[in-house]
Amino acid sequence: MPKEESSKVTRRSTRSSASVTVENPEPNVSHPPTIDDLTFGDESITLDAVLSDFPGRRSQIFDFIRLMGPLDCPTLPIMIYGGASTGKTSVVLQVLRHLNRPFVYSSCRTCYNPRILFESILNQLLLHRKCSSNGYSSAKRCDKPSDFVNLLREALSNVIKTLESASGISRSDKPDGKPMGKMVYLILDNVDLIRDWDKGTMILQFLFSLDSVLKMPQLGIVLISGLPPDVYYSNMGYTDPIPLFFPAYSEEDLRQIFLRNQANPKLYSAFLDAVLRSFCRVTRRVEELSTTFSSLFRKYCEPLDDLGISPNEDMKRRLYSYLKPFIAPCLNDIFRVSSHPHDGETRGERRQKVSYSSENREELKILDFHMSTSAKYLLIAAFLASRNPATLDASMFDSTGGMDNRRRKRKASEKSMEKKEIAEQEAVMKGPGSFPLERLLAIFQCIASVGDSSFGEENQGEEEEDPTGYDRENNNLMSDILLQVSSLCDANFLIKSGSCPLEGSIRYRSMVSEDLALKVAKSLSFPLAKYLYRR
Ligand SMILES: Nc1ncnc2c1ncn2[C@@H]1O[C@H](COP(=O)(O)OP(=O)(O)OP(=O)(O)O)[C@@H](O)[C@H]1O
Repeated sequence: MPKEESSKVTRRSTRSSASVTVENPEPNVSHPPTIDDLTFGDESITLDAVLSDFPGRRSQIFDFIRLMGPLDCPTLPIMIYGGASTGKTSVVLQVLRHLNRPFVYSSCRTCYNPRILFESILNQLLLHRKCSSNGYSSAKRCDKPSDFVNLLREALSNVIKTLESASGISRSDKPDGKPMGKMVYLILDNVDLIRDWDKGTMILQFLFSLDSVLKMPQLGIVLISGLPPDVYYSNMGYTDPIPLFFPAYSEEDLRQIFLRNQANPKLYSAFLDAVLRSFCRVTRRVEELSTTFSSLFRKYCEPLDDLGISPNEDMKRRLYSYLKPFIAPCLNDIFRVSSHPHDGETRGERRQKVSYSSENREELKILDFHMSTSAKYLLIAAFLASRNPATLDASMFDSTGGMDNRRRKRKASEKSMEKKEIAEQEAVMKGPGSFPLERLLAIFQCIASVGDSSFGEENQGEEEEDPTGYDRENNNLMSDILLQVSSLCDANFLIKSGSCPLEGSIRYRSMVSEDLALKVAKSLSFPLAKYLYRR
């Protein structure tokens, strides 16, 4: 492989290398970077390859390609969001590689203050690499947003000019290469971490308004976030980015992810049968599982002479008995890693982890030991408010708090298939919805009134005439309900989603998974599944 190509591979093949492109310690001075270095160059990848590289991300890949639009088509800013290790970064980079679009990538994890972030973006656009000959300095010194806007505009204009002149020339060295187009994309990863920076709110507002401030349609902006878009919602008059949600993987998705590229899929599948379910209960983060599974799989194979075998049932049992003693310690390790933040992590990362690793035992432990019955109902009410369309509340809950199944069914059957598909797509793009406090309270009152005797359990035996204890507790509940809501926010089961410009009131969003909500409902003997609107 020629030197220039090999430097491109290191440069673009991983997120971290992409983020430190220009920080490469000793770049090859005889091959100064060119405009081609803003793409993956010749390492194009087909759509089929992207799809098969990322099981469980088919619809997100198609949605992202659609949002990026055809070559040279201006796009509104996009926000990709979802929990840790849901493939946000990898999918974005691989789609850009597939489309052969020029981009600069900076992560707010490695670029941990405004100056480093601004300079990293500018260095990439100015095709500048830090090295010993330039004293490892950046192309421009810049820590103020106002300076950044000016420098960015200038750097972008030059890149775009070069792209425009390059697009007219048919380059004989790349007969089959896809055209790069005349646009450049700015990918900002881990933007949620900016919330913890000094003056973070101001920097976030600045970045969110960058598109409207610059007014350069040749720049596409993609923000990647571990938190949903409306936690940033600030009512400042800029256009909100188009959200694209990356949900947590299901067990089946994880099976497909880990089965990829296995030399002996039958053997590995037997291994996954033995471990996947237990580990999924602790974490669904691909990175964590991948490290543990590779060491466990080595153990699993130890008794085998031939790694090419298709194990029969008897062999599977024997391999499982051999592996069994190693599973529990690994589960404990992964549980410890999942529930305790790593050293040096910022508050933002911890918050994200608590919010999303909802299968995590720590969270269940908190629930089991510290959650009052009323808080559990509130958690379920929030979950329903985030998952069900508000327009269906009236048909979901009748005047006694119950649900009229017939009415719901008829409504669903009246919908045209097309409308249903659009609604489904929208729901996937948006992820859990946000809701005002009033709606949360209304649902809470309805479901609490149909719950079984669980409300009585906190004051058992005090007033015998009311078997459910609901009426008695209702007044107390309502009086401290705001306190409960704020406790759920502190525990990150609920997230404040900023205020709605029309209503002016704060909105909330439930961050618990369906599995967790079902477990909480089960502990109250509350029939949650009956209240969930299924599209
Ligand atoms: N669907 C998938 N198929 C194969 N590998 C995946 C998939 N999803 C994630 N991974 C792998 O998991 C790792 C983490 O993915 P990635 O960094 O893209 O996630 P992320 O959502 O950006 O995480 P974070 O929010 O922590 O930055 C990568 O090695 C990636 O290749």
